[in-house]
Amino acid sequence: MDKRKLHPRVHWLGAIDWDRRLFDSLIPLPDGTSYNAYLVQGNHKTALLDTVDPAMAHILLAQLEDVEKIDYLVSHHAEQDHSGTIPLILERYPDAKVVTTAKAKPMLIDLLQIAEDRFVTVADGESLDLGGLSLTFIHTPWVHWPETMVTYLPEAKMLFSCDFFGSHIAANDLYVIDQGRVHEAAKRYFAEIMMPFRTVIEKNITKLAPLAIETIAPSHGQVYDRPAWIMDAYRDWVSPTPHNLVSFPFVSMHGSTRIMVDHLSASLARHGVRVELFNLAVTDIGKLAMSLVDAGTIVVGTPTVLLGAHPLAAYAAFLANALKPKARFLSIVGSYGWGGKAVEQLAGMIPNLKVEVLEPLLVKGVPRQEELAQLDRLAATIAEKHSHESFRA
Ligand SMILES: Cc1cc2nc3c(=O)[nH]c(=O)nc-3n(C[C@H](O)[C@H](O)[C@H](O)COP(=O)(O)O)c2cc1C
Repeated sequence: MDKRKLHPRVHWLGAIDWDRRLFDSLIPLPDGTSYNAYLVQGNHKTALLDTVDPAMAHILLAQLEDVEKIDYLVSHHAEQDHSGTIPLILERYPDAKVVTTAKAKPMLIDLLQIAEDRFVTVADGESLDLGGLSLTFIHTPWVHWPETMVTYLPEAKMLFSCDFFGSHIAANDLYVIDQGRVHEAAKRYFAEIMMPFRTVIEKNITKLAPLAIETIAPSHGQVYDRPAWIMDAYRDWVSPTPHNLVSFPFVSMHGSTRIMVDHLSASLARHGVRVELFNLAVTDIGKLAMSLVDAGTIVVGTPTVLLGAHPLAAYAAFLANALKPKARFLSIVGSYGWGGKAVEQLAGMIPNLKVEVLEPLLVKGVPRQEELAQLDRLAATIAEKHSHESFRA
């Protein structure tokens, strides 16, 4: 892929990774991803904003073949998918300086062994004059690590947001064409990367509010030339108000827990509560994470296995605890054969969740009529709880 023009003096550079299916050895990428870098050429100085994953360094180096001079290499985020090619760029441009936050500098030294004298650190709000164009650096901690910042180019009303507003999509279209598709990919990205830091991200969104932004150029996925909708989506995702939705991860080995899951979800639907089911034996864990962005209640369905929860249910609980979703209520349902501590074990795994635990229900073997009626009462309780709160529809 060649360089692509975003503005007379700004180009997209980078690599499109159509084949990648897993990120951080954890996150499914159904649509691949891209690593975006940007070249900003002022009258006197040239800046390269971020690099690419080192596996694709050759693509960026080829795109830079006709660029004689880079003065500044702006590093928004020390993670290697953006920073990993910095050493090769510094080698090619021996006078280039790495421009980054004081927090990122030691991280880049640790991760990439860059010499200390190659750095210029920038304070929050500081600007660099490139001649006719200027870069203003805005510190945005925890989007996605503690050292992260974004860059604003006022002359083009352009925000280079790095992971902020990013999405894992491989596409030839430079700009967002299919808003629905990008909404889904950006939500998946938010769920897995940003959700645990949603309160600080809300503050960072507020921090960006005074800027006139006509274009958002992130480091993954497509460029937003009409960015209002993605900023609105982020405001919804970070807001503390959940939706009238139950997120229901479950596992069942022989079908008893599954009967309970189907009965409870049908009952919830009759009460007007939306339910999303995730069979943990086959689900894309990213879909579960996306559901947790909105859910007012989480219900976990698990059989008892070796005296505890099924390992897949334990994994879902561990993940939910790490992602810190905004859900207000939680319950556990499932089947057992003779005894165990599945409920106590799962309940002990979610100290980060600020939830009221609604009466769990474990049944011996296949659920009977009376136990199905108990699930109906649980559905009624959830519906009532959701109607009392200021939940979104
Ligand atoms: C590998 C395995 C381990 C089990 N360990 C326990 C146990 O420790 N305690 C218990 O009460 N039941 C145990 N059971 C029985 C199941 O919990 C029981 O059959 C339950 O009804 C299965 O629910 P399901 O049909 O949703 O898979 C075990 C079953 C299997 C297959």
